[in-house]
Amino acid sequence: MEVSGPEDDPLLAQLHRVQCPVCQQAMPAAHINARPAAAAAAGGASPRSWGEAEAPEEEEAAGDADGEDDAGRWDADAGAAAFGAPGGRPRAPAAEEVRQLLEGKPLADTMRPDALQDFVGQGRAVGPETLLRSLLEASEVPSLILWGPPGCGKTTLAHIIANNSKKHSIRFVTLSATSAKTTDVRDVIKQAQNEKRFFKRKTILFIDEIHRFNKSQQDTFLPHVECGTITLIGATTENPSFQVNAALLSRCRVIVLEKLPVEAVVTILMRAVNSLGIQVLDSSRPADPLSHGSNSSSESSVLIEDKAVDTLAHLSDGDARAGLNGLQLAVLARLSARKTFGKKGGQSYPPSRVLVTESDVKEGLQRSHILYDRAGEEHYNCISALHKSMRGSDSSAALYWLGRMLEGGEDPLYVARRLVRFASEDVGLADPSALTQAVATYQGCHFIGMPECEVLLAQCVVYLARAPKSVEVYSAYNNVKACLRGHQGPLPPVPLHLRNAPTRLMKDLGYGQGYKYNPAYSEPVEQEYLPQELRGVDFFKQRRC
Ligand SMILES: Nc1ncnc2c1ncn2[C@@H]1O[C@H](COP(=O)(O)OP(=O)(O)OP(=O)(O)O)[C@@H](O)[C@H]1O
Repeated sequence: MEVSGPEDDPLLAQLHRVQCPVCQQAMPAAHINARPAAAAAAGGASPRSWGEAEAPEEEEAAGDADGEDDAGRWDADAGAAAFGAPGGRPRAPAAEEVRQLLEGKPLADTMRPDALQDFVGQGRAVGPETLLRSLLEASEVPSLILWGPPGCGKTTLAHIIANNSKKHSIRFVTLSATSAKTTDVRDVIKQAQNEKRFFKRKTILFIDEIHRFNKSQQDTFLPHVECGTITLIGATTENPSFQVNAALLSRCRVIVLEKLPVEAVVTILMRAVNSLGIQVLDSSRPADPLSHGSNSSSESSVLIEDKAVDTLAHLSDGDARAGLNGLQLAVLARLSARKTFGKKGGQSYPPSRVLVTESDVKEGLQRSHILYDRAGEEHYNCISALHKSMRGSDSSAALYWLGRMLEGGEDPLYVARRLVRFASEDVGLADPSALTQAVATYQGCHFIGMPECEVLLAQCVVYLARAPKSVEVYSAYNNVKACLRGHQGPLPPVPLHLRNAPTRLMKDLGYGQGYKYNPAYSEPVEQEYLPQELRGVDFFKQRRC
Protein backbone atom coordinates (compact mmCIF):
# COMPACT_ATOMS: atom_id res chain seq x y z
CA MET A 1 0.00 0.00 0.00
CA GLU A 2 1.25 3.41 -0.83
CA VAL A 3 0.64 6.91 0.30
CA SER A 4 -0.35 9.34 -2.36
CA GLY A 5 2.23 12.04 -2.89
CA PRO A 6 1.85 15.68 -2.05
CA GLU A 7 1.35 16.52 -5.65
CA ASP A 8 -1.89 14.51 -5.60
CA ASP A 9 -3.35 15.69 -2.38
CA PRO A 10 -3.60 19.22 -0.98
CA LEU A 11 -3.72 17.95 2.59
CA LEU A 12 -0.67 15.82 2.08
CA ALA A 13 1.00 18.75 0.41
CA GLN A 14 0.31 20.77 3.50
CA LEU A 15 1.68 18.08 5.75
CA HIS A 16 4.75 17.64 3.64
CA ARG A 17 5.77 21.17 4.44
CA VAL A 18 6.73 19.77 7.85
CA GLN A 19 9.82 17.69 7.32
CA CYS A 20 11.41 15.26 9.72
CA PRO A 21 14.79 16.72 10.70
CA VAL A 22 16.31 13.23 10.69
CA CYS A 23 15.00 11.50 7.58
CA GLN A 24 14.09 14.67 5.66
CA GLN A 25 10.79 13.06 4.77
CA ALA A 26 7.40 14.47 5.44
CA MET A 27 6.73 13.60 9.05
CA PRO A 28 4.18 10.92 9.69
CA ALA A 29 1.71 11.51 12.45
CA ALA A 30 3.86 9.74 14.99
CA HIS A 31 6.69 12.15 14.28
CA ILE A 32 4.78 15.35 13.93
CA ASN A 33 5.61 17.67 16.74
CA ALA A 34 2.39 19.53 16.21
CA ARG A 35 1.53 21.98 18.92
CA PRO A 36 -2.00 23.28 19.04
CA ALA A 37 -2.49 26.90 19.91
CA ALA A 38 -3.70 26.45 23.51
CA ALA A 39 -0.57 24.67 24.56
CA ALA A 40 1.61 26.95 22.53
CA ALA A 41 0.03 30.00 24.08
CA ALA A 42 0.23 28.56 27.57
CA GLY A 43 3.76 27.43 26.89
CA GLY A 44 3.17 24.90 29.58
CA ALA A 45 3.40 21.49 27.99
CA SER A 46 6.73 19.87 28.50
CA PRO A 47 8.80 19.22 25.40
CA ARG A 48 8.43 15.49 25.90
CA SER A 49 4.73 15.86 25.49
CA TRP A 50 5.14 16.54 21.85
CA GLY A 51 6.05 13.68 19.59
CA GLU A 52 6.44 11.35 22.53
CA ALA A 53 6.28 8.35 20.32
CA GLU A 54 9.83 9.18 19.36
CA ALA A 55 11.12 8.25 22.80
CA PRO A 56 11.39 4.46 22.84
CA GLU A 57 12.95 4.31 26.31
CA GLU A 58 9.92 6.07 27.72
CA GLU A 59 7.58 3.76 25.91
CA GLU A 60 9.51 0.85 27.31
CA ALA A 61 9.33 2.24 30.81
CA ALA A 62 5.60 2.57 30.34
CA GLY A 63 5.42 -1.09 29.45
CA ASP A 64 4.13 -0.28 26.00
CA ALA A 65 6.91 -1.51 23.87
CA ASP A 66 5.88 -5.14 24.11
CA GLY A 67 2.23 -4.23 24.04
CA GLU A 68 1.59 -6.86 26.73
CA ASP A 69 -0.53 -4.78 29.02
CA ASP A 70 -2.46 -2.88 26.46
CA ALA A 71 -4.35 -4.99 24.05
CA GLY A 72 -5.79 -2.62 21.53
CA ARG A 73 -3.34 0.18 22.17
CA TRP A 74 -1.92 1.60 19.02
CA ASP A 75 1.80 2.03 19.38
CA ALA A 76 2.80 4.75 16.98
CA ASP A 77 6.30 3.47 16.24
CA ALA A 78 5.21 -0.13 15.96
CA GLY A 79 2.35 1.04 13.80
CA ALA A 80 4.62 3.00 11.55
CA ALA A 81 6.73 -0.11 11.01
CA ALA A 82 3.72 -2.33 10.45
CA PHE A 83 2.34 0.08 7.90
CA GLY A 84 5.73 0.67 6.39
CA ALA A 85 5.69 1.92 2.86
CA PRO A 86 8.21 0.90 0.21
CA GLY A 87 11.64 2.24 0.95
CA GLY A 88 11.09 2.00 4.69
CA ARG A 89 9.17 5.23 4.79
CA PRO A 90 6.57 4.99 7.53
CA ARG A 91 3.07 6.08 6.66
CA ALA A 92 -0.11 7.01 8.43
CA PRO A 93 -2.53 4.09 8.80
CA ALA A 94 -5.54 3.89 6.55
CA ALA A 95 -8.87 5.21 7.78
CA GLU A 96 -10.26 1.71 8.15
CA GLU A 97 -7.36 0.76 10.40
CA VAL A 98 -7.95 3.82 12.59
CA ARG A 99 -11.62 2.87 12.84
CA GLN A 100 -10.71 -0.63 14.00
CA LEU A 101 -8.39 0.78 16.65
CA LEU A 102 -11.12 3.04 17.96
CA GLU A 103 -14.05 0.69 17.94
CA GLY A 104 -15.01 -1.46 20.89
CA LYS A 105 -12.93 0.05 23.67
CA PRO A 106 -12.94 3.54 25.18
CA LEU A 107 -9.92 5.44 23.96
CA ALA A 108 -9.47 6.78 27.51
CA ASP A 109 -8.83 3.23 28.76
CA THR A 110 -6.51 2.40 25.88
CA MET A 111 -4.49 5.52 26.54
CA ARG A 112 -4.21 5.11 30.30
CA PRO A 113 -0.53 5.55 31.15
CA ASP A 114 1.33 2.81 33.03
CA ALA A 115 4.24 4.85 34.33
CA LEU A 116 4.61 7.99 36.37
CA GLN A 117 6.62 9.74 33.67
CA ASP A 118 3.59 9.52 31.39
CA PHE A 119 1.27 10.97 33.99
CA VAL A 120 0.55 14.49 32.77
CA GLY A 121 0.26 17.53 35.03
CA GLN A 122 -0.67 17.28 38.72
CA GLY A 123 2.77 18.63 39.60
CA ARG A 124 1.64 19.74 43.02
CA ALA A 125 0.64 16.22 43.97
CA VAL A 126 3.23 14.07 42.23
CA GLY A 127 5.76 16.50 40.75
CA PRO A 128 9.48 15.68 40.88
CA GLU A 129 10.04 17.39 44.22
CA THR A 130 7.07 15.94 46.04
CA LEU A 131 7.22 13.50 48.91
CA LEU A 132 4.63 11.29 47.27
CA ARG A 133 6.74 10.90 44.17
CA SER A 134 9.78 9.85 46.20
CA LEU A 135 7.64 7.38 48.11
CA LEU A 136 6.15 5.97 44.93
CA GLU A 137 9.53 5.68 43.28
CA ALA A 138 10.82 3.85 46.35
CA SER A 139 7.68 1.67 46.32
CA GLU A 140 6.86 2.86 49.81
CA VAL A 141 3.21 3.52 49.14
CA PRO A 142 1.41 5.01 52.12
CA SER A 143 -2.37 4.76 52.53
CA LEU A 144 -3.82 7.46 50.31
CA ILE A 145 -7.05 9.18 49.52
CA LEU A 146 -6.93 10.58 46.00
CA TRP A 147 -9.40 13.42 45.79
CA GLY A 148 -10.15 15.25 42.58
CA PRO A 149 -12.74 15.96 39.89
CA PRO A 150 -13.69 13.36 37.28
CA GLY A 151 -11.10 12.45 34.68
CA CYS A 152 -8.17 14.16 36.37
CA GLY A 153 -6.16 10.96 36.85
CA LYS A 154 -7.11 9.35 40.19
CA THR A 155 -7.67 5.86 38.77
CA THR A 156 -4.71 6.36 36.48
CA LEU A 157 -2.43 7.15 39.40
CA ALA A 158 -3.70 4.02 41.17
CA HIS A 159 -3.08 2.05 37.97
CA ILE A 160 0.50 3.34 37.86
CA ILE A 161 1.01 2.36 41.49
CA ALA A 162 -0.42 -1.08 40.69
CA ASN A 163 1.97 -1.48 37.81
CA ASN A 164 4.87 -0.47 39.98
CA SER A 165 3.85 -2.68 42.87
CA LYS A 166 3.73 -5.73 40.59
CA LYS A 167 7.44 -5.25 40.03
CA HIS A 168 7.97 -5.37 43.80
CA SER A 169 5.76 -8.42 44.40
CA ILE A 170 3.14 -6.35 46.17
CA ARG A 171 -0.43 -7.49 45.65
CA PHE A 172 -2.77 -4.89 44.24
CA VAL A 173 -6.48 -5.52 44.63
CA THR A 174 -9.16 -3.29 43.21
CA LEU A 175 -12.71 -2.86 44.43
CA SER A 176 -15.33 -0.42 43.30
CA ALA A 177 -17.48 0.96 46.08
CA THR A 178 -20.38 1.16 43.64
CA SER A 179 -20.60 -2.64 43.35
CA ALA A 180 -18.55 -4.17 46.21
CA LYS A 181 -20.29 -5.44 49.31
CA THR A 182 -18.93 -5.56 52.85
CA THR A 183 -18.31 -9.29 52.39
CA ASP A 184 -16.04 -8.54 49.42
CA VAL A 185 -14.00 -6.22 51.61
CA ARG A 186 -13.79 -8.89 54.32
CA ASP A 187 -12.60 -11.46 51.76
CA VAL A 188 -9.88 -9.12 50.55
CA ILE A 189 -8.77 -8.47 54.12
CA LYS A 190 -8.69 -12.17 54.99
CA GLN A 191 -6.60 -12.91 51.93
CA ALA A 192 -4.30 -9.98 52.77
CA GLN A 193 -3.81 -11.34 56.30
CA ASN A 194 -2.84 -14.74 54.92
CA GLU A 195 -0.47 -13.26 52.36
CA LYS A 196 1.16 -11.19 55.07
CA ARG A 197 1.42 -14.05 57.55
CA PHE A 198 2.59 -16.83 55.24
CA PHE A 199 4.41 -15.06 52.43
CA LYS A 200 5.29 -11.67 53.96
CA ARG A 201 3.56 -10.07 50.97
CA LYS A 202 2.00 -6.66 51.24
CA THR A 203 -1.44 -5.86 49.79
CA ILE A 204 -2.60 -2.58 48.38
CA LEU A 205 -6.37 -2.25 48.23
CA PHE A 206 -7.67 0.31 45.77
CA ILE A 207 -11.26 1.40 46.31
CA ASP A 208 -12.69 3.52 43.55
CA GLU A 209 -15.40 5.98 44.55
CA ILE A 210 -14.75 5.30 48.23
CA HIS A 211 -17.30 7.96 49.18
CA ARG A 212 -20.03 5.54 48.12
CA PHE A 213 -19.18 3.23 51.03
CA ASN A 214 -21.16 4.21 54.08
CA LYS A 215 -19.36 4.97 57.33
CA SER A 216 -19.83 1.49 58.78
CA GLN A 217 -18.49 -0.11 55.59
CA GLN A 218 -15.47 2.17 55.84
CA ASP A 219 -15.03 1.03 59.44
CA THR A 220 -14.46 -2.52 58.16
CA PHE A 221 -10.97 -1.74 56.94
CA LEU A 222 -9.97 0.79 59.57
CA PRO A 223 -8.17 -1.65 61.95
CA HIS A 224 -6.46 -3.38 59.03
CA VAL A 225 -5.09 -0.12 57.70
CA GLU A 226 -3.97 0.68 61.22
CA CYS A 227 -2.05 -2.56 61.68
CA GLY A 228 -0.62 -2.52 58.16
CA THR A 229 -2.43 -5.59 56.79
CA ILE A 230 -3.53 -3.46 53.87
CA THR A 231 -2.42 -0.21 52.36
CA LEU A 232 -5.57 1.58 51.34
CA ILE A 233 -5.85 3.77 48.28
CA GLY A 234 -9.24 5.39 47.96
CA ALA A 235 -10.36 7.56 45.05
CA THR A 236 -13.13 10.09 45.45
CA THR A 237 -14.60 13.06 43.67
CA GLU A 238 -16.19 14.21 46.92
CA ASN A 239 -14.62 16.21 49.69
CA PRO A 240 -13.17 13.47 51.94
CA SER A 241 -13.69 15.56 55.08
CA PHE A 242 -17.40 14.89 54.67
CA GLN A 243 -17.38 11.51 53.00
CA VAL A 244 -14.58 9.54 54.65
CA ASN A 245 -14.57 8.47 58.30
CA ALA A 246 -12.47 10.85 60.35
CA ALA A 247 -10.54 7.94 61.90
CA LEU A 248 -9.75 6.48 58.48
CA LEU A 249 -8.92 9.88 57.09
CA SER A 250 -6.38 10.49 59.83
CA ARG A 251 -4.56 7.30 58.79
CA CYS A 252 -4.38 8.27 55.12
CA ARG A 253 -2.49 10.93 53.25
CA VAL A 254 -4.97 13.01 51.24
CA ILE A 255 -3.67 13.79 47.76
CA VAL A 256 -5.57 16.57 46.05
CA LEU A 257 -5.59 16.24 42.28
CA GLU A 258 -6.75 19.22 40.32
CA LYS A 259 -8.78 19.73 37.21
CA LEU A 260 -6.26 19.29 34.38
CA PRO A 261 -5.29 22.56 32.72
CA VAL A 262 -6.05 22.96 29.03
CA GLU A 263 -2.44 22.41 27.98
CA ALA A 264 -2.27 19.13 29.92
CA VAL A 265 -5.41 17.90 28.15
CA VAL A 266 -3.89 18.98 24.84
CA THR A 267 -0.83 16.88 25.68
CA ILE A 268 -3.00 13.87 26.47
CA LEU A 269 -5.04 14.34 23.30
CA MET A 270 -1.95 14.77 21.18
CA ARG A 271 -0.54 11.58 22.59
CA ALA A 272 -3.71 9.79 21.51
CA VAL A 273 -3.70 11.48 18.10
CA ASN A 274 -0.08 10.47 17.51
CA SER A 275 -0.66 7.03 18.86
CA LEU A 276 -3.52 6.43 16.44
CA GLY A 277 -1.47 7.65 13.52
CA ILE A 278 -3.79 10.61 12.95
CA GLN A 279 -2.13 13.55 11.32
CA VAL A 280 -2.50 17.07 12.63
CA LEU A 281 -3.35 19.77 10.17
CA ASP A 282 -2.04 23.25 10.73
CA SER A 283 -5.21 25.23 10.14
CA SER A 284 -3.33 28.50 9.88
CA ARG A 285 -1.80 27.26 6.62
CA PRO A 286 -4.68 26.33 4.33
CA ALA A 287 -3.93 23.91 1.53
CA ASP A 288 -3.79 25.24 -1.94
CA PRO A 289 -7.18 24.40 -3.40
CA LEU A 290 -5.71 24.42 -6.88
CA SER A 291 -3.22 21.71 -6.15
CA HIS A 292 -5.70 19.01 -5.20
CA GLY A 293 -6.04 15.81 -7.07
CA SER A 294 -7.75 12.53 -6.53
CA ASN A 295 -6.30 10.02 -4.20
CA SER A 296 -6.78 6.71 -5.89
CA SER A 297 -5.10 4.77 -3.11
CA SER A 298 -7.33 2.75 -0.81
CA GLU A 299 -5.18 3.56 2.20
CA SER A 300 -6.93 6.74 3.25
CA SER A 301 -5.61 8.49 6.30
CA VAL A 302 -7.26 10.51 9.04
CA LEU A 303 -6.42 14.11 9.74
CA ILE A 304 -7.48 16.45 12.47
CA GLU A 305 -7.30 20.23 12.56
CA ASP A 306 -5.01 21.50 15.31
CA LYS A 307 -7.74 23.88 16.42
CA ALA A 308 -10.08 20.88 16.78
CA VAL A 309 -7.65 19.44 19.35
CA ASP A 310 -7.48 22.81 21.06
CA THR A 311 -11.25 23.14 21.17
CA LEU A 312 -11.63 19.62 22.53
CA ALA A 313 -9.18 20.43 25.30
CA HIS A 314 -11.10 23.59 26.19
CA LEU A 315 -14.50 21.95 26.12
CA SER A 316 -13.48 18.97 28.19
CA ASP A 317 -13.14 21.22 31.24
CA GLY A 318 -10.10 19.53 32.75
CA ASP A 319 -11.52 16.04 32.30
CA ALA A 320 -9.13 13.98 30.18
CA ARG A 321 -11.66 11.19 29.81
CA ALA A 322 -14.21 13.62 28.36
CA GLY A 323 -11.55 14.90 25.94
CA LEU A 324 -10.47 11.45 24.82
CA ASN A 325 -14.07 10.25 24.48
CA GLY A 326 -14.84 13.37 22.47
CA LEU A 327 -11.91 12.68 20.18
CA GLN A 328 -12.97 9.07 19.73
CA LEU A 329 -16.56 10.07 18.94
CA ALA A 330 -15.57 12.81 16.52
CA VAL A 331 -13.15 10.59 14.60
CA LEU A 332 -15.58 7.67 14.46
CA ALA A 333 -18.39 9.99 13.36
CA ARG A 334 -16.25 11.41 10.55
CA LEU A 335 -15.17 7.92 9.53
CA SER A 336 -18.79 6.80 9.24
CA ALA A 337 -19.63 9.89 7.23
CA ARG A 338 -16.59 9.33 5.02
CA LYS A 339 -18.61 8.58 1.95
CA THR A 340 -20.14 12.02 2.05
CA PHE A 341 -16.77 13.63 2.64
CA GLY A 342 -16.12 16.06 -0.11
CA LYS A 343 -16.04 19.79 -0.07
CA LYS A 344 -15.19 21.28 3.26
CA GLY A 345 -14.26 24.86 4.00
CA GLY A 346 -14.19 25.71 0.32
CA GLN A 347 -11.52 23.10 -0.37
CA SER A 348 -11.98 19.68 -1.84
CA TYR A 349 -10.20 16.57 -0.68
CA PRO A 350 -9.86 13.09 -2.05
CA PRO A 351 -12.64 10.91 -0.63
CA SER A 352 -10.14 8.50 0.90
CA ARG A 353 -9.03 11.15 3.38
CA VAL A 354 -10.95 12.04 6.44
CA LEU A 355 -10.65 15.41 8.11
CA VAL A 356 -11.91 15.96 11.65
CA THR A 357 -12.73 19.63 12.07
CA GLU A 358 -13.36 21.91 14.99
CA SER A 359 -17.11 21.82 14.41
CA ASP A 360 -17.07 18.00 14.48
CA VAL A 361 -15.65 17.95 17.99
CA LYS A 362 -17.93 20.75 19.16
CA GLU A 363 -21.04 18.81 18.25
CA GLY A 364 -20.51 16.02 20.73
CA LEU A 365 -19.12 17.98 23.62
CA GLN A 366 -20.92 21.30 23.55
CA ARG A 367 -23.32 20.72 26.40
CA SER A 368 -21.98 17.75 28.24
CA HIS A 369 -18.68 19.51 28.94
CA ILE A 370 -20.17 21.58 31.72
CA LEU A 371 -18.93 19.84 34.80
CA TYR A 372 -21.61 20.02 37.38
CA ASP A 373 -22.38 17.44 39.95
CA ARG A 374 -25.85 18.21 41.28
CA ALA A 375 -25.40 16.00 44.28
CA GLY A 376 -21.79 16.72 45.05
CA GLU A 377 -19.30 19.33 46.01
CA GLU A 378 -19.63 21.33 42.78
CA HIS A 379 -23.27 22.03 43.64
CA TYR A 380 -22.25 23.64 46.93
CA ASN A 381 -19.24 25.40 45.45
CA CYS A 382 -21.35 27.05 42.76
CA ILE A 383 -24.20 28.12 45.04
CA SER A 384 -21.64 29.54 47.44
CA ALA A 385 -20.00 31.46 44.60
CA LEU A 386 -23.40 32.79 43.52
CA HIS A 387 -24.29 33.87 47.05
CA LYS A 388 -20.94 35.60 47.54
CA SER A 389 -21.07 37.36 44.17
CA MET A 390 -24.51 38.78 45.00
CA ARG A 391 -23.29 39.79 48.44
CA GLY A 392 -20.36 41.55 46.79
CA SER A 393 -22.84 43.29 44.42
CA ASP A 394 -21.09 41.80 41.36
CA SER A 395 -24.11 41.17 39.17
CA SER A 396 -22.01 39.93 36.26
CA ALA A 397 -20.25 37.26 38.30
CA ALA A 398 -23.54 36.34 39.95
CA LEU A 399 -25.10 35.75 36.52
CA TYR A 400 -22.11 33.62 35.55
CA TRP A 401 -22.53 31.30 38.56
CA LEU A 402 -26.24 31.13 37.95
CA GLY A 403 -25.52 30.08 34.35
CA ARG A 404 -23.01 27.46 35.50
CA MET A 405 -25.63 25.87 37.67
CA LEU A 406 -28.58 26.03 35.30
CA GLU A 407 -26.59 24.90 32.25
CA GLY A 408 -25.22 22.08 34.36
CA GLY A 409 -28.75 20.88 35.08
CA GLU A 410 -29.37 22.36 38.53
CA ASP A 411 -32.95 22.37 39.82
CA PRO A 412 -34.21 25.98 39.32
CA LEU A 413 -36.35 25.73 42.45
CA TYR A 414 -33.27 24.99 44.53
CA VAL A 415 -31.67 28.20 43.23
CA ALA A 416 -34.91 30.12 43.78
CA ARG A 417 -35.12 28.96 47.40
CA ARG A 418 -31.56 30.17 47.96
CA LEU A 419 -32.52 33.57 46.51
CA VAL A 420 -35.43 33.84 48.97
CA ARG A 421 -33.01 33.21 51.78
CA PHE A 422 -30.51 35.73 50.40
CA ALA A 423 -33.20 38.40 50.07
CA SER A 424 -33.65 38.28 53.81
CA GLU A 425 -30.19 37.38 55.04
CA ASP A 426 -28.17 39.84 52.97
CA VAL A 427 -30.56 42.49 51.66
CA GLY A 428 -32.87 42.46 54.61
CA LEU A 429 -34.40 45.74 55.69
CA ALA A 430 -32.19 47.73 53.32
CA ASP A 431 -34.78 46.78 50.69
CA PRO A 432 -37.60 44.66 52.09
CA SER A 433 -39.20 44.31 48.65
CA ALA A 434 -36.27 42.02 47.70
CA LEU A 435 -38.02 39.27 49.63
CA THR A 436 -41.20 39.83 47.63
CA GLN A 437 -39.17 39.66 44.42
CA ALA A 438 -37.49 36.44 45.46
CA VAL A 439 -40.71 34.73 46.54
CA ALA A 440 -42.35 35.80 43.27
CA THR A 441 -39.37 34.35 41.39
CA TYR A 442 -39.77 31.08 43.25
CA GLN A 443 -43.45 30.93 42.35
CA GLY A 444 -42.75 31.91 38.75
CA CYS A 445 -40.17 29.15 38.43
CA HIS A 446 -42.66 26.75 39.92
CA PHE A 447 -45.30 27.73 37.33
CA ILE A 448 -43.24 27.69 34.17
CA GLY A 449 -40.20 25.47 34.84
CA MET A 450 -37.02 25.34 32.80
CA PRO A 451 -35.88 26.64 30.39
CA GLU A 452 -38.37 29.55 30.50
CA CYS A 453 -37.78 30.30 34.17
CA GLU A 454 -34.07 30.93 33.69
CA VAL A 455 -34.71 34.57 32.87
CA LEU A 456 -36.78 34.99 36.06
CA LEU A 457 -33.88 33.70 38.07
CA ALA A 458 -31.45 35.91 36.15
CA GLN A 459 -33.61 38.98 36.83
CA CYS A 460 -33.87 38.22 40.51
CA VAL A 461 -30.14 37.49 40.81
CA VAL A 462 -29.31 40.86 39.26
CA TYR A 463 -31.90 42.60 41.44
CA LEU A 464 -30.43 41.09 44.59
CA ALA A 465 -26.84 41.77 43.52
CA ARG A 466 -27.65 45.44 42.88
CA ALA A 467 -29.84 45.89 45.96
CA PRO A 468 -28.49 47.72 49.02
CA LYS A 469 -27.42 45.26 51.71
CA SER A 470 -28.14 44.98 55.39
CA VAL A 471 -27.36 42.10 57.71
CA GLU A 472 -28.71 43.96 60.73
CA VAL A 473 -31.63 41.59 61.32
CA TYR A 474 -29.66 38.48 60.44
CA SER A 475 -26.86 39.37 62.87
CA ALA A 476 -29.19 40.37 65.67
CA TYR A 477 -31.11 37.13 65.31
CA ASN A 478 -27.85 35.19 65.41
CA ASN A 479 -27.09 36.97 68.70
CA VAL A 480 -30.41 35.84 70.07
CA LYS A 481 -29.69 32.23 69.06
CA ALA A 482 -26.22 32.40 70.61
CA CYS A 483 -27.72 33.76 73.82
CA LEU A 484 -30.28 30.96 74.03
CA ARG A 485 -27.83 28.19 73.17
CA GLY A 486 -25.22 29.47 75.59
CA HIS A 487 -27.62 29.83 78.48
CA GLN A 488 -26.73 27.83 81.57
CA GLY A 489 -29.57 26.35 83.61
CA PRO A 490 -33.30 26.79 83.11
CA LEU A 491 -34.40 29.59 80.82
CA PRO A 492 -35.81 32.61 82.67
CA PRO A 493 -39.62 32.76 82.96
CA VAL A 494 -41.69 35.13 80.81
CA PRO A 495 -42.28 38.26 82.95
CA LEU A 496 -45.79 38.19 84.45
CA HIS A 497 -46.80 41.56 83.00
CA LEU A 498 -46.21 40.25 79.48
CA ARG A 499 -48.38 37.18 79.95
CA ASN A 500 -51.93 36.98 78.69
CA ALA A 501 -54.61 36.41 81.32
CA PRO A 502 -57.58 34.73 79.65
CA THR A 503 -58.89 33.18 82.91
CA ARG A 504 -59.72 34.50 86.36
CA LEU A 505 -57.15 32.21 87.99
CA MET A 506 -54.41 33.60 85.76
CA LYS A 507 -55.43 37.14 86.58
CA ASP A 508 -55.36 36.21 90.29
CA LEU A 509 -51.86 34.83 89.80
CA GLY A 510 -50.73 38.20 88.51
CA TYR A 511 -50.67 37.46 84.79
CA GLY A 512 -50.78 40.65 82.75
CA GLN A 513 -50.55 42.79 85.87
CA GLY A 514 -48.87 46.15 85.32
CA TYR A 515 -48.79 45.76 81.56
CA LYS A 516 -48.95 49.11 79.79
CA TYR A 517 -51.02 49.00 76.58
CA ASN A 518 -48.97 51.25 74.34
CA PRO A 519 -51.77 52.76 72.16
CA ALA A 520 -53.38 54.06 75.34
CA TYR A 521 -50.40 56.34 75.96
CA SER A 522 -49.61 59.46 74.01
CA GLU A 523 -46.08 59.69 75.44
CA PRO A 524 -43.35 56.98 75.04
CA VAL A 525 -43.94 54.03 77.35
CA GLU A 526 -41.27 52.84 79.76
CA GLN A 527 -41.66 49.09 79.98
CA GLU A 528 -39.34 46.06 80.16
CA TYR A 529 -39.92 43.34 77.61
CA LEU A 530 -37.02 41.01 78.37
CA PRO A 531 -36.77 38.62 81.31
CA GLN A 532 -35.36 40.13 84.45
CA GLU A 533 -31.89 38.66 84.01
CA LEU A 534 -31.55 40.02 80.48
CA ARG A 535 -32.59 43.50 81.39
CA GLY A 536 -30.83 46.07 79.22
CA VAL A 537 -29.49 43.59 76.66
CA ASP A 538 -29.59 44.90 73.09
CA PHE A 539 -29.18 42.07 70.58
CA PHE A 540 -28.46 44.55 67.81
CA LYS A 541 -25.36 45.65 69.64
CA GLN A 542 -24.12 42.74 71.66
CA ARG A 543 -23.86 39.04 71.24
CA ARG A 544 -23.41 37.86 74.83
CA CYS A 545 -26.04 38.06 77.46
N1 LIG B 1 -2.89 13.04 34.54
C1 LIG B 1 -3.13 12.26 33.49
N2 LIG B 1 -2.15 11.92 32.64
C2 LIG B 1 -2.41 11.16 31.56
N3 LIG B 1 -3.62 10.68 31.25
C3 LIG B 1 -4.64 10.98 32.06
C4 LIG B 1 -4.44 11.78 33.22
N4 LIG B 1 -5.62 11.93 33.82
C5 LIG B 1 -6.52 11.25 33.12
N5 LIG B 1 -5.95 10.69 32.03
C6 LIG B 1 -6.63 9.93 30.97
O1 LIG B 1 -8.03 10.04 31.22
C7 LIG B 1 -8.60 8.77 31.50
C8 LIG B 1 -9.54 8.91 32.68
O2 LIG B 1 -8.77 9.22 33.84
P1 LIG B 1 -8.99 8.50 35.24
O3 LIG B 1 -9.81 7.26 35.07
O4 LIG B 1 -7.70 8.38 35.92
O5 LIG B 1 -9.87 9.60 35.92
P2 LIG B 1 -10.41 9.67 37.40
O6 LIG B 1 -9.83 10.87 38.03
O7 LIG B 1 -10.23 8.36 38.09
O8 LIG B 1 -11.94 9.95 37.10
P3 LIG B 1 -13.28 9.38 37.78
O9 LIG B 1 -13.42 10.06 39.09
O10 LIG B 1 -14.34 9.85 36.83
O11 LIG B 1 -13.16 7.89 37.85
C9 LIG B 1 -7.45 7.83 31.75
O12 LIG B 1 -7.76 6.54 31.27
C10 LIG B 1 -6.31 8.45 30.99
O13 LIG B 1 -6.33 7.99 29.65
